Amino acid sequence: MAGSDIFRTASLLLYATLLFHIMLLVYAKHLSLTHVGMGTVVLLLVLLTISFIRYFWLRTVILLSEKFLLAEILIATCSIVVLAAQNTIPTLPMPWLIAIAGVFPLMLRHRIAMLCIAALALIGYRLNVYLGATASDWLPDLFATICIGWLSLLLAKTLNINRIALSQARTNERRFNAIARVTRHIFIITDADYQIKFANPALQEVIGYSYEEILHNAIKPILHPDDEEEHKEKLRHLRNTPHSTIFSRHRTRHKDGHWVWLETRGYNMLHDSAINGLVFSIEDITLRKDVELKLQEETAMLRAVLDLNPSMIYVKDSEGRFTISNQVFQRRFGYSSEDELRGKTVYDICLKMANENDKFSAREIADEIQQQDQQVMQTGIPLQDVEAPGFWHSDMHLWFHTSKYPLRDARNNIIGILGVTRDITKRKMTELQIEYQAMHDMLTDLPNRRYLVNTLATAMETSRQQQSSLTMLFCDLDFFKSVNDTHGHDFGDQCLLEISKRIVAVLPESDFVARFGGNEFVILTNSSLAESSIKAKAIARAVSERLVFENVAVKIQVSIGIAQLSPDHQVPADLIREADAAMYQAKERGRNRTEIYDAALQSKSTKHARMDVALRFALERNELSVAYQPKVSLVDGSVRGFELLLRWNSPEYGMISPNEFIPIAETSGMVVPIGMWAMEQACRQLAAWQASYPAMGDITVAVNVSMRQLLHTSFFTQVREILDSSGVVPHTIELELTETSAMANPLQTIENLALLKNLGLRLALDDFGTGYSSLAYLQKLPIDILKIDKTFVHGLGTKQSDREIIRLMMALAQTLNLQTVAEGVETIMHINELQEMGCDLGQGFIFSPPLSAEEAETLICSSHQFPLV
Ligand SMILES: Nc1nc2c(ncn2[C@@H]2O[C@H](COP(=O)(O)OP(=O)(O)OP(=O)(O)O)[C@@H](O)[C@H]2O)c(=O)[nH]1
Repeated sequence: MAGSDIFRTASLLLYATLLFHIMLLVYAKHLSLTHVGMGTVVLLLVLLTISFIRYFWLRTVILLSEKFLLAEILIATCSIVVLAAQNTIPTLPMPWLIAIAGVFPLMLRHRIAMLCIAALALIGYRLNVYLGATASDWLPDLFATICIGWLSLLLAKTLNINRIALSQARTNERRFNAIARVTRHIFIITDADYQIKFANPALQEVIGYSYEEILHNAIKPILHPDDEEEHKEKLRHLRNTPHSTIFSRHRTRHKDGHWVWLETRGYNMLHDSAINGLVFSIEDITLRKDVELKLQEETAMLRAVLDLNPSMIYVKDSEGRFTISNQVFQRRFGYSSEDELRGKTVYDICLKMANENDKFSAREIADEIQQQDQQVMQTGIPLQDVEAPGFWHSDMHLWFHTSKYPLRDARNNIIGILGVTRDITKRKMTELQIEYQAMHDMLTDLPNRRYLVNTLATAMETSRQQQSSLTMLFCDLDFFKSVNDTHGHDFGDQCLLEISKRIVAVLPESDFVARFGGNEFVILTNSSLAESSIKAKAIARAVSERLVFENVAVKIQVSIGIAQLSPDHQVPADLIREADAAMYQAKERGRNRTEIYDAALQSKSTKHARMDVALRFALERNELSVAYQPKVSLVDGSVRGFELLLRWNSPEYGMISPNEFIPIAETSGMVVPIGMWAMEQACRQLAAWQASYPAMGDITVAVNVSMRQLLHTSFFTQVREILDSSGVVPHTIELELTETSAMANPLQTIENLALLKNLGLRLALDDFGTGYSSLAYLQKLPIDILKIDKTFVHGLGTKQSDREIIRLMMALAQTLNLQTVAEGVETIMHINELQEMGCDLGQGFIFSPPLSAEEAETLICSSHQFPLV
């Protein structure tokens, strides 16, 4: 009971008994009260009413406020003092003052109560003295007042403490109940036999059974068979071990039948007298468990994805320590598990991988990798698609593709990096191979034209910066087509391969050799022009060495053009064009030689190019014509034959001599159809003459044949067809082949000439003396006629050496039993000298310039004889 409750009862009793006491006194002693005494009684009645109301209704509010209580104590004390002053009831006051001292301190604050007690004791003492009581009378009253008041104070204090404790306990209880009701955790207290003594409502929420159901129906929770044994063991341990705790995760069947995952914490509080039981806090973790399971599944799946991935995948924290890695990564660096690698740094790995043959030290490699990682972490920018070869000796031949991504936490702070590296060696090799193939020639493995152009662009720049010289040698094999035509393309390939090797072999490694096109090779060198000429000679020598494959021997020669980089050259094509022009010059000048580019050559080659185009249409536009230059017997001046000479009357360039246009036709290949046309003209004309003038005898017509024609696959067949269709006597047709071209590929020439010879044709070696005939080959050539070049004839009478040369030629011709024809006979002296040396025939302006067919026919029909003196 609280102090206020005691006070309410005590004050009611106080006033009631006080009034009852007054009424008894008045009734027993037949007293009558004065007006003041009556007023006092009324006042006491009011106080009684107030205490009555206070007792039943207004328990605390106004009536218990301290001011009111002080007023009330004052009124009550005054009433008693007034009543004591009534002559009729002087014995009244002291016990009631003591009662007041025992009632009001219950509700007053300590100090005020003490003051009131003191005041009441003093009032009592004064009243006793006033009423004439002796010290032995009032002293006990005084002590009683103080003692009762003091006890009341103590009682109030004790009651207050209890009240506070009680209220605290109630609050705690309410709080606990609130928590127990609100929480989703189950709280259970059981006795030592696991009988539930207390359970909060969460129990029903979680497992479907309420506390009451369990209690009344003696329901026991059903544990999952997989968890039962372990959980029960833990419970036993809890019960048998004072002060122990347990933690258990297990499944319990819900009232509905499904399993619920519970996480149980148990505390043994059997020793606690208030609780005397086992206390359990149980959490429903079904959802969490589901999430955990899902997470486990996902983690396992991710793990599988990581480990099955052929790339090396790893995660490093902000300090560069490996945290996650897949099996490919672990295997590569010799680790057997993720745990073994976890916490290691790239420095640890590099030290482990280090080998004495490595190009870089472990530290250098690790620094490099670390730097990359730092860059990604500091900038937050991923490093993507880096392709590089391996760092270590063991994997330098491998290529890797690496990407690194920054990893961020929930607050977007970078906390590490994710690295993905995959082996791209196969792809890279293919790419390199493709790149290599795009830049190299398949057959010879030399750099190709594209590679050359790229290299040339760089070399031009370097050469300009360093002011060093840059020279290009443009090599084109002579009459290579014939090699293909005769021996087949595969044979040609073997030749090209061998020649490419020879070229590379004679040049220093610093020179760049490329296969520019079919049978063209280009060399880039920093040599001067003079040095380049020496190199060209070496190349020509090496190329022209005999080539023997499968018992077939050929000799291939090369024409080389040289051009040097000059300030006029803007782009690679400029230098290439000039070297090419120089090479063409070499071709035109008889092949198997080297020419250095000069500016005049350029304009010539431009004209050459234009004429080349025009010449392609010359045949179909009938711009070509023929003339016949007589060959005269130096014995009797009779006409023994004609040399058919071509004329080109170009609407654009006017009359062009064969000396000018035949080399162009040679280069473009037009010489083949043009030559065949000339052959046809010769045969038909001669056949016509032979039919008209049977008496003309063996007068011949000679046609020039180029090497290109001779080597053409269908040449032989076409000649035979023309001979057949024209009906000409074959041995009256002579084919003239220049010495230079005959000797370009003598083995081949010998073979082809033999075939022609079999057709009955006569063969002549033209311009004899200008080339470098090998006597060994010369005697094997199936020729009938040797034509002495006009340069020697012109020297007759002026240059003794020319005379000697002709004499030697005559001797050679006699030895080989060949007819001799001197070209360019222009003076009587020439005739005399030639006659003296035994030359058979002469041809030149002293006899006749080239004639039209009609003019020639006149000579034939008149059996014309030219004067020889
Ligand atoms: N075997 C072989 N022949 C090739 C290859 N590339 C080009 N050729 C041949 O090389 C010949 C080149 O001929 P041209 O340069 O026009 O003429 P040429 O016969 O060499 O005569 P000139 O150059 O005028 O002295 C052609 O017959 C091509 O078919 C190749 O890779 N292999």
